[in-house]
Amino acid sequence: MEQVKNKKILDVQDLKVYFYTQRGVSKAVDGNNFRMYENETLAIVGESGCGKSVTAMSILGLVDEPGKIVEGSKIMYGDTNLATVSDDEIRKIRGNDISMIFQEPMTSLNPVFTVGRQITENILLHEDVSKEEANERAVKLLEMVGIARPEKIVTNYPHQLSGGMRQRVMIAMALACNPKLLIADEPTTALDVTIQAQILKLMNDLKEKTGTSIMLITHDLGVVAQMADHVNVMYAGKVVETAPVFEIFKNPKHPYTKGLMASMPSLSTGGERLETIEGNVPNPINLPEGCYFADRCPNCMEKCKKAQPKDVKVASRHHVSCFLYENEGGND
Ligand SMILES: Nc1ncnc2c1ncn2[C@@H]1O[C@H](COP(=O)(O)OP(=O)(O)OP(=O)(O)O)[C@@H](O)[C@H]1O
Repeated sequence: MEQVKNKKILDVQDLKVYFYTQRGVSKAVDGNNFRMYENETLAIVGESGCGKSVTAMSILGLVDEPGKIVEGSKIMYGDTNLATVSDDEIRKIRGNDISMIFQEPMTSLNPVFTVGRQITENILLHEDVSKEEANERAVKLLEMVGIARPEKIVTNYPHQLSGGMRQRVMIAMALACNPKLLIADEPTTALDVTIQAQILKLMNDLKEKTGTSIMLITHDLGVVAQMADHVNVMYAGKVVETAPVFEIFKNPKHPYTKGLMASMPSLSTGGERLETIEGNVPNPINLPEGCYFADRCPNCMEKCKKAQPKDVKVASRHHVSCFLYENEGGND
């Protein structure tokens, strides 16, 4: 089935983010390529330490010392390369065009200001509207994210709210300026299952209503199945497979993707023993010469240990970097 393409909103080309540590150069993200489209949710999956969060932080201009976006990296948002814009410019884009929700709401909520003040300040920072109008918008936003008695809640401080309410407030804040792109890094991991379902539904509804693109970073393939249109599988700083969500589940290609599928608890049926991928993600300071997955791969061949596989197109919008497929498809 051919997916209808929406308008492209982000085009990431050869993104490299390195951390220059005392122990050496840690290649946290090392040559990422992907695109995002309007009204689509892109899930980024992969084991811990594969560079998912660093990818997100680089889009928001939040990579701090000793980290650096390496020269030549492109994060094209329209005609703007977010990898090279000034701090002033990225500040205008962040919270306005592109905003982020984190796993832990207290990372982005300020404990000493009321919820209302935090939302209105974000609006006033980016838009030329009166305080009254910003206040009205704050109440409406809280209502939109499913908070009852929003007029009361705007006067509350974050600590007076439950975890689920704080998460909703953070989403309201992130949506205050109608972002074109919402980045959600494990947004529901810390919440109980019922609240998690509500928050995910909320994000889905908002995408349908406003056309916002969502980048969803998650460990949970159940969440991926429910939310994503497209999936990037990351391994050791690279996207090793990218495909529409139904392709990833029905027709995974990369041995790593297959391994993830077999090891994710949310896909298992009660009590069955899960397979795990033996071994560990390689140290990003000391990456091997060949395919980074070679020493854990059940299909490893001689050449996998000597060279890096190239990206191969195996179907529409389905690409994989693995020597098993080097004679298939094209590489556009
Ligand atoms: N400040 C830092 N200094 C040095 N290395 C860092 C720093 N921040 C991240 N890294 C390294 O970058 C790599 C990628 O980390 P990242 O947080 O993006 O992984 P992740 O896939 O999001 O993992 P998780 O699922 O656990 O959040 C890791 O090897 C990590 O050690």
